[in-house]
Amino acid sequence: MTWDIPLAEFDADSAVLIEPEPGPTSGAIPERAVICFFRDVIDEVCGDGRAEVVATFTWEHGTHELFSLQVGERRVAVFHPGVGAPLACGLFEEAIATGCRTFVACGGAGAVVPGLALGHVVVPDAAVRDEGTSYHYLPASREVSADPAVTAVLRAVLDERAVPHAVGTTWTTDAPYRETTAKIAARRREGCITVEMETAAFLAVARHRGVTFGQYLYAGDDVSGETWDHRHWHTSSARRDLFWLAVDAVLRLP
Ligand SMILES: O=P(O)(O)O[C@H]1O[C@H](CO)[C@@H](O)[C@H]1O
Ligand SMILES: O=c1cc[nH]c(=O)[nH]1
Repeated sequence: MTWDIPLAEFDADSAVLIEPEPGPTSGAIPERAVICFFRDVIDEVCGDGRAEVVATFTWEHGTHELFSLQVGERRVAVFHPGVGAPLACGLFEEAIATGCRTFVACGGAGAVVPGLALGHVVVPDAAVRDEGTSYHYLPASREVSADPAVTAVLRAVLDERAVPHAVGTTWTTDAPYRETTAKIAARRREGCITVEMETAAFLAVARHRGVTFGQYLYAGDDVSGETWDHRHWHTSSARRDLFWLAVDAVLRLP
């Protein structure tokens, strides 16, 4: 079956009118960046002058600071990508335009399979493209895969610290309030272990721009059962741990 839908009209050839521009900068831009979905962790680690603001990205809802965080002898950029693939990728594009080249994202996800305890770490090695943004960066396909070399580094960081983790496909959706029981079951059958809203699009942008990208997720809420189990996932201490794992990994990537 072929559907005549606009998202299938990938255009690799003609020019774009709007190129992402660097945000106004006020210091050296670290080449390595952590994209952190946890505002509470960013505030704790970078807030009140604990990290330098070196660029600012402005969208209609407000600003996103690009922090430069001192980690030992090195510096890592940190920014919050908002929520949802369009905004997250708009900010990803601007961070690339500003000078960052190597990225590790850390975020939460719903557990699609039973047995993923709250806080369990997941390394997505592929994502089902059930969102729209990735179709503007790569020709239509069902999945996009992560770079295996990047996934290997992310796993090595976890292995060295004896952090139990799962590796697998994540389902990237645009519509968390349309995760129906039938769709959840179908995605589980096709191999998805988590659901979130940005990974497929991040992978597509990274491939299009030729930058290095990997992601850590933690199992948050549980959508594997008959009813939704919230599990108070936004308060999990896994978030802070995941951030520091992402810092470690981004500094390890070649
Ligand atoms: O906890 P984060 O990483 O924001 O992840 C998930 O939660 C948000 C939706 O509630 C989306 O961003 C989705 O990817
Ligand atoms: O997109 C998301 C994120 C977390 N949990 C879900 O069920 N969906």
